[in-house]
Amino acid sequence: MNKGILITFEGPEGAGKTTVLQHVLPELAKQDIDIITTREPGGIRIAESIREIILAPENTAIDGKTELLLFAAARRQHLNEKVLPALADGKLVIIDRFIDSSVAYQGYARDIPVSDVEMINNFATDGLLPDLTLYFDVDTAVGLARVMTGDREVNRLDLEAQEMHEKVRAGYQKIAVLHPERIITIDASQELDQVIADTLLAIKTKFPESFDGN
Ligand SMILES: Nc1ncnc2c1ncn2[C@@H]1O[C@H](COP(=O)(O)OP(=O)(O)OP(=O)(O)O)[C@@H](O)[C@H]1O
Ligand SMILES: Cc1cn([C@H]2C[C@H](O)[C@@H](COP(=O)(O)O)O2)c(=O)[nH]c1=O
Repeated sequence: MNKGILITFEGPEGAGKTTVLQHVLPELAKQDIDIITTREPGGIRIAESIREIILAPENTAIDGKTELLLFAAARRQHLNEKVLPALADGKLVIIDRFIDSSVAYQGYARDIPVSDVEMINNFATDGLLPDLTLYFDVDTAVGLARVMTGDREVNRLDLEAQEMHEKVRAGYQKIAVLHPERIITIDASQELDQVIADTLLAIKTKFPESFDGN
């Protein structure tokens, strides 16, 4: 039985998820609540190893279904080893990417039927859904330009055609419309300070009992 809170950050390449997460963390930590942050694929040794295989630029032979299964395998192990124990301890867990990444990238962008992506993920997660998902929406050209000029390594998926990135964004926008009870869209094209402020407001508004408005 989960007592904690699960929040996921989602969005196309360069939307600012990782940067915003680093900035909101100290603010959230001012409250009397234990927080852990983690990422997918990765977050634990085994899943980080799977990440290396999936994202290595030379691994162009990986097909869409293999990619889907590798992300799902990393997800299950990460949940079992890290996320579920933290939730059981009553912690707030924030994951940089989760199931909606698979639906947007492997489903809408790679053209694997979304129902298949959902079925594989349901199997991998035993149906676990986030309490809140923040979708960071940004024009794909803006996001990719940020990635290319930033200091993080460029991976195999960054190098996909612009058309695929457009499908990813359109996919996320559909997912957000389909799940308004869970997903809040943040305009990630704004100045970073405004994106951070919107993110904090969304979290504090959704969980007023955990954040007393400070
Ligand atoms: N609102 C913003 N305005 C301008 N630059 C930004 C903004 N948000 C993030 N950046 C910059 O964009 C780059 C990419 O940000 P970040 O790595 O946080 O994105 P991301 O969503 O985690 O990307 P990915 O999922 O592709 O790894 C970084 O150099 C970061 O400083
Ligand atoms: C979880 C997950 C991720 N992806 C993609 C999205 C990105 O291109 C990379 C992860 O890189 P990041 O710098 O950590 O954002 O993997 C995916 O296609 N499907 C997934 O389920």
